[in-house]
Amino acid sequence: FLLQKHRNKRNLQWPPGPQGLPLIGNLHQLDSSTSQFHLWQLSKKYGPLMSLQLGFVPALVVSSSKMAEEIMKTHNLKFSSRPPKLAQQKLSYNGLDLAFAPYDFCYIEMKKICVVHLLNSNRVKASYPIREFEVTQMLENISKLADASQSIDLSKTIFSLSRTIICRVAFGKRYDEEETNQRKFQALLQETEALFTTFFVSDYFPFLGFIDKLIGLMHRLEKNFQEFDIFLENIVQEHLDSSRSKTHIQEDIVDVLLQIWKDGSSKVDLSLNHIKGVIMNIFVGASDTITATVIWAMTYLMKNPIAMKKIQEEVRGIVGNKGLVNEDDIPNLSYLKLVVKETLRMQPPIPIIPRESTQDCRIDGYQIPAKTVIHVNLFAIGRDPQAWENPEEFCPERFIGKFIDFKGQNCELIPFGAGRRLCPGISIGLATVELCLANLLYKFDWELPNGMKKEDLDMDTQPGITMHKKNALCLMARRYI
Ligand code: HEM
Repeated sequence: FLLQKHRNKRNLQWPPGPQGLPLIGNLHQLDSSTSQFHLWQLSKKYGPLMSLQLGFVPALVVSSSKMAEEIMKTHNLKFSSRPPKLAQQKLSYNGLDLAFAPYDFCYIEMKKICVVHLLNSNRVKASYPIREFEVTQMLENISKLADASQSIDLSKTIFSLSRTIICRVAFGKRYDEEETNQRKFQALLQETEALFTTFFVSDYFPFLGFIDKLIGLMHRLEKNFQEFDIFLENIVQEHLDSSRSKTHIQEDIVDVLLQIWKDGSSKVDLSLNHIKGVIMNIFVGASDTITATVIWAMTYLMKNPIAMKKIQEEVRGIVGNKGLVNEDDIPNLSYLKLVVKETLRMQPPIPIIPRESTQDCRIDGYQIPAKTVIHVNLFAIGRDPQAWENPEEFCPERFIGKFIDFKGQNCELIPFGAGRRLCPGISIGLATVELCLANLLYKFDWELPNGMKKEDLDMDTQPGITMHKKNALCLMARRYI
C-alpha cells in the first residue's frame, strides 16, 4: 500500500519499466554480478530510458548512446551528482572525496585540484620510470615461470603490477614488501570494496534502517571505516613527517595534496578528511580499472587469434629487438590502441555509472524530478545497435577511418564517463594499460593451459563496482625475445 501511494504521487508520465514485486519493487532483478547484463536485456523490452522501483527509490536506467548524450552532455549539469549510498558516504568521510561526493562547490574545487595538480600530464610523464621499472620486474617474473613451463595467473600478476604502480605514484611507496602487511592491506581493501556493493536496507527503505544494525552490517561498516581511517591517517602522517623529505626526492600525489592543504591555496577549507577521501578513491578506483582492462583485452585476444597475430606483428615490427617496449613506442602502436578501445566498448571496467539529478528536467518527453537516481549502463551502450554494427563481435578494425573519441566526447563510447564527472585518471590509466599490454604481447607468445580451447575461455564477471573477470585468466607464456 505504501509503495502504491508513493508511486501514485509520482508523475504519471514516467518511463516504462518492468513490473516489480510488492514492497521490494525491482530489487530482486539487480543481482550484482550480472546487473549490467540483466539491465541490458530488460532495456531491449522497455527501451533506452527504463524505470525501476528499487524499494522506495525510483531509478532510471540509460541504455543507448542517444539517451546517454541527453544525460551526460545536453543536461550534464543537472545529472552531475551521485546518489548518497550509506557505505559509500561513510567510507568517503561523508562525501568529502571525489568519486562519491555530491555535486557542489567543494566537489568542483577538489576536482580542479585533482585534474590540475595531481593527475596532470606532467605527472603522467614524470611517473614513466616507475611504470617502466615495475613492468620490467613483471616481465622477469613471467619469464621465470615461462622457463619452468608453469602457468601464469595473469589476473593476479596484473593486479599486483597496477597496484604497485599506482601506490608508488600516489603515495611514494609499494605495499608488497612485507608479506603480513601486504595480506592485511589486501584484506582491508577487499572488505572496503565488498562494502561498496553490499545491500544496505537503509539505502532502499529509509524507515527500516534498524535492520542494518540488527544484522550487524552497521558494525561491519564502522569496523572497516575505523581500520581504513587508521591506515589512511598513517599515510598522511608519514608524509607530514619532516625527516621524510630527506629520503624522498620525488614528490608524490599525497605530497602535493598536503602542500595545498598547508599553504591554504585552495578556495575550500581543505581538511585532512578531504585528503584521506581522495587517497581512498585512488586506492579503490585506479588499480581495479587498469587490471580489468588488461585482463579483458588479453581474454579477447586469446579468443581471437587473428587479432592476436596482428597486434604482435605490429608491436614486434615497431620495437624490433630492443628488448622492451618504451613509452615512446606507444604512439606508433595504432592496432594496440584499437584493441584497447574495442575492449573498453565491450567490457567497460565500470559498467554502470551512478548519477543523481539535482534539478527537475525533461528527457525524451518525460518529466524527471530532482533527486532521481540514474544508472548509465555502459555495457548496454557499447552494444547499442543504433550506434554499432554487429555489436557482439570483437572487431578492433571497426574504428579504422572513424574518429570515435573515448574520453567523453562521443556518447556511444564513454568508458571513462563524460561531462563534469569525467574520470580524472584517464591519462595515467591508459598509459599503464598500454605499456603493460604492449610488453606482454611483445615479449611472449601466449597459450591456453591443459589443452583448453579458446571456446572454453569464459567471460563471466564478478560482482562489484568494477567488472572483473570472475575466473582468473591463467595462461602459459613462451618467450619470444
Ligand atoms: C582504464 C582505467 C579507468 C577507467 C575505465 C575508469 C573509469 C571511470 C569511470 C567510468 C568513472 C565515472 C565517471 C562518470 O561519472 O562520468 C570514473 C571516475 C573516477 N575515476 Fe576512473 N577510470 C580509470 C582509471 C582511473 C585512475 C587510474 C584513477 C586515479 C589515479 C581514477 C580515478 C577516478 C576518480 C577519482 C573518479 C571520480 C571522478 C568524479 O566523480 O568526478 N580512475 N572512472
